[in-house]
Amino acid sequence: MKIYIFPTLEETSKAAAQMAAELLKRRIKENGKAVFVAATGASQLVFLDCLCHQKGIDWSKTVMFHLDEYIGIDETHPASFRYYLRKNLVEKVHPGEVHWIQGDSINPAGECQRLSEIISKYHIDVAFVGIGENGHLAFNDPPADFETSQPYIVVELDQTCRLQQVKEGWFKSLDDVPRKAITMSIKQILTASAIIAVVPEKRKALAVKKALEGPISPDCPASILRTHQNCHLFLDADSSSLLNIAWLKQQYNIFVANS
Ligand SMILES: N[C@@H]1[C@@H](O)[C@H](O)[C@@H](COP(=O)(O)O)O[C@@H]1O
Repeated sequence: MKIYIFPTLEETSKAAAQMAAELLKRRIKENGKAVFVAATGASQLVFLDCLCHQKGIDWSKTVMFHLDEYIGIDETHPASFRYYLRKNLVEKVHPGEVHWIQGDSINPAGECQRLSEIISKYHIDVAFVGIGENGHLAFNDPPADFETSQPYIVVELDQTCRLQQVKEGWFKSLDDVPRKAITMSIKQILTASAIIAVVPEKRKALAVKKALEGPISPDCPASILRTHQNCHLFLDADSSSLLNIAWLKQQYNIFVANS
């Protein structure tokens, strides 16, 4: 894992977007197309905006998969991840192919099966992910399933995660937040050739510390990123504020930008 620490959310997001653009362009040049996975959440907004402004990406040659989605709300609901990704990415750059998770399908298990069959025909070149305040990766809340080989799975959302969605303003009350979701599984995320994790903001500091300094465990799902050979974690001063940098420098390749 490589860790990059920039002073601000904007600088962190811009650096991550530049790396993302280079990866996509290189893959399109080598292979004629690039397959990527897109994440959502408040923490991804500036990154996605920077990504949309990167020059020279032939988006028509990209294939997008969707990381996670609530079960039971339709794509016009403002908290739906399809709504978010349409507004913040797809309507701006128009990827050549988009494979949405239909979270309002009447048969969520069947929807997982449908998507799992599609994604098994592709190799993910790069996955863009965030980390939740509870340490989740996509909607794999703790304790996450590190073992399943099914690419998309149905999961129960934990109370911390659901409360977080209310705090961020996506839903009015806890009762409005769905209890289940469809998520890309941990193993499937780890099949990506590269992972770019964008994790800015003070509210993520504890999850980041646990993910990097604690044990690799389903109790902190994002800790699994440390096992990936080509994972790039982008932090800002706030999200890295609790880290023991001197100790981490002995374990990882860390780049700290000057303010
Ligand atoms: N399930 C989504 C993830 O796909 C996202 O990467 C993460 C960070 O989101 P946020 O920035 O809103 O904390 O949690 C969200 O709830």
